[in-house]
Amino acid sequence: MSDVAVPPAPTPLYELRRYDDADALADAAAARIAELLQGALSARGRAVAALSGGATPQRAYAKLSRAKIDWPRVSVTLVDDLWAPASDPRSNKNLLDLTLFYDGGASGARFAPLYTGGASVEAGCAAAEAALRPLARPFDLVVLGMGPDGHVASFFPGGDRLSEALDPDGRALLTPMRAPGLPGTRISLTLAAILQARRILLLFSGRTKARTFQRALGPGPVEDMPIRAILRQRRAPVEVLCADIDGADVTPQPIAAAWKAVETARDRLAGRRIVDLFDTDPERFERLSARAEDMLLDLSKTGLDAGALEALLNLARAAGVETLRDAMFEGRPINATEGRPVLHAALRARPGDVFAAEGVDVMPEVLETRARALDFAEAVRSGAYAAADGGRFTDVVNIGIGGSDLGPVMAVRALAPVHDGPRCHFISNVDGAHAQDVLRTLDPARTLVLIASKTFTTIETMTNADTAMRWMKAGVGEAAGGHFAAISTALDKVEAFGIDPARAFGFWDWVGGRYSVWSSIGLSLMIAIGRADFEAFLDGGRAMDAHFRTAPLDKNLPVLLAAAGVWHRNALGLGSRAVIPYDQRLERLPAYLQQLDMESNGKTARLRDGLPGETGPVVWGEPGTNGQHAFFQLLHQGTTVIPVEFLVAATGWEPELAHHHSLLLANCFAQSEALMAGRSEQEAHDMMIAEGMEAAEARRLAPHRAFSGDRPSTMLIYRKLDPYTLGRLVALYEHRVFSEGVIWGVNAYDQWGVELGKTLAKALEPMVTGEASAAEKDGSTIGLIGWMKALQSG
Ligand SMILES: O=P(O)(O)OC[C@H]1O[C@](O)(CO)[C@@H](O)[C@@H]1O
Repeated sequence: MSDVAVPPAPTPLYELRRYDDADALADAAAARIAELLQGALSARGRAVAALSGGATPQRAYAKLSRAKIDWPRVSVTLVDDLWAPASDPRSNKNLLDLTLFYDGGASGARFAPLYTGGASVEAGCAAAEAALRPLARPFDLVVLGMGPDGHVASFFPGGDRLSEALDPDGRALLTPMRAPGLPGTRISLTLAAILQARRILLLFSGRTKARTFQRALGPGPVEDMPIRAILRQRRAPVEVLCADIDGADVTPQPIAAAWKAVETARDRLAGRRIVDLFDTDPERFERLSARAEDMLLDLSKTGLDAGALEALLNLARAAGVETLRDAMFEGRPINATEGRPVLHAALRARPGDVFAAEGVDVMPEVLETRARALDFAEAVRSGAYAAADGGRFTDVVNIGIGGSDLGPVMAVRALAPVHDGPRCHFISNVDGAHAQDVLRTLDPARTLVLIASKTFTTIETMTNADTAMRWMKAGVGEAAGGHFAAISTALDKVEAFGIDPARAFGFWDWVGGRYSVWSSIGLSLMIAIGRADFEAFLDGGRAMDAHFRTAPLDKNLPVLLAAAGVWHRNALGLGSRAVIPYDQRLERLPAYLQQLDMESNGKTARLRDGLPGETGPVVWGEPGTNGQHAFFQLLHQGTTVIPVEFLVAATGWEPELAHHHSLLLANCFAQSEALMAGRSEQEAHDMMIAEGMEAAEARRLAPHRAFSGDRPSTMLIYRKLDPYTLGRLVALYEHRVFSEGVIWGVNAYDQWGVELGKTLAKALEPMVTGEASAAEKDGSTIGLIGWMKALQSG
């Protein structure tokens, strides 16, 4: 395998350098600052540095002041300052005057003050910002110290403008800041301004600060320890220079340490019932739910609390979810066992979006192929592309399996309300019953057959394709070829099969089969719902991509769903998850997700550092309310706890049947409540007594009618299952599977586990037909083939 196929390791969030004592640290920091300034001067002819106050940095500035740098081309400002003139001994400008600028030091450097005078800090802030703005594009260097409470700049825990100041995407460069116990008012660069830096140096020394730093590496809100905002970001590279840390472990947090914090949270929460967590935190629902547009994901009916969730998000960070996510969207070969990029997101992109596979722009081909497929779909829908006899196609049969079947099947069914094209049918199984049962209901003269196969070698699909071709030839004779179209990455094989290249639609090896519904593989869906609705479906996927790429992890739906998944699988050791859409039209979603999830993450071999232990769980499900009358018994009272993922739309498509929908919603909410709340034996007993039952009989039956409760579930609720929402849903699950795969360290994009069975089936076929001997096989296989033959001949 080429070097390029190696996926990026989770990059450490910062570089760390330790020094023996504060003096050595000051020497090293002064040298590094000088080096960075010099580099900026050589590259751009000017240099801009923002410097913090504090005991550790000030020793470095004293040494820096004599550095041989072309100081007149250097601009210096402060990261933060007291809102007071430089004559105030507590001001940071005063500190620079006594160190960097002392006795003509840094001679000729330009200084941009934060304190500009003025009637109020608010007014002065605006003036300082106007002066600073031309300099801060970006800072070449920001030097930070750290307080024993974990503050940096003037981001003091409890500060009055802390959340604005810590908004990484805020527009302001400066903010006033007041905090309880803090003398005076301060003015500070915002986090957004600091993160514009080309480089951040963080300096600290001493055991107390080392402990602070260690705590900051652990889980917990940024607001409690604002240094976390620097340590958890990946926008600006950070170098940490520290001394006198007395053996404290301040190395970047590895997965093991992050996992320890999850275990600690699990142990802390052991024995706490989910239902009781609502009593201790009245804002639990707000804290443990997140939204993307109208789509809301609620995790509050799981056993997580905010601390446990934060620990899981730290685990995701430590495992590199953000780095690998970015690498995926950048088209780097993260599918390292096959040496391929993973770019299904490009399939739902719009003109102007940028996607490149290892540097090669894929968008022209994606858009061109999409346009051809949609034009063909529209032509079939309108009758412009007609059957051999000139009539319209009334039926379309998609022949494919796995990803070449499940996506279209699921989506065509889900979008029935906007299905206004020809009827769609699907043949996947090599079992002749499938082809027979579908084809026997159809008129070949009115039927268009789509052969969908990424490889165009899959035995099931090629066998069914041959059968369909024979059926078609018997029906329409030599015109049969015109009733076929194909979708594949192997267009040469399509042509060899006899399908006109004009009706062959390609896709690319950077799309996994189970991620391909957005491509030409969705041709049956395009024909069913037409261009506008298919594009809305793509737009939904694209919107979820944007959300996944930009939302902070604690608001990021795919990452939150992954966090719940890892909690249940690894922290609680639960081996399966049920996906229960309260949406009849999502009846094929569980089957679709089985492939998406289990073919992606059902793996033992690791690609990179990941959480050891269990990986992908068993995924299964059926729509509610039907499931309630089948397997919910076990969900409520079985000895195995199975986390449930509910999905439901707030409104249905049938206004005249709104009362059905109210019942559907009520049942969905009721099931999640019942799983959580349960019913104690005492309650069951009292209920039966109230119904007039004898006391002895009530006691006997109480254990049978009790529900343990405390069974976790998540809920995804959205306005309506339209094409846009279906697109969001599918992309949400794709990115959830990706995030879990990264945490486990598996490659979610290969599927070697399906190969062995395929190879053996090829070898077994002649043994089954009697053309080859099975004598070399294992005893069971020999016995089974023997009995099969006996049955066939008897
Ligand atoms: O589209 P193809 O190449 O026919 O493959 C069908 C399916 O077979 C698999 O390769 C393995 O079962 C799936 O990943 C894929 O979706």
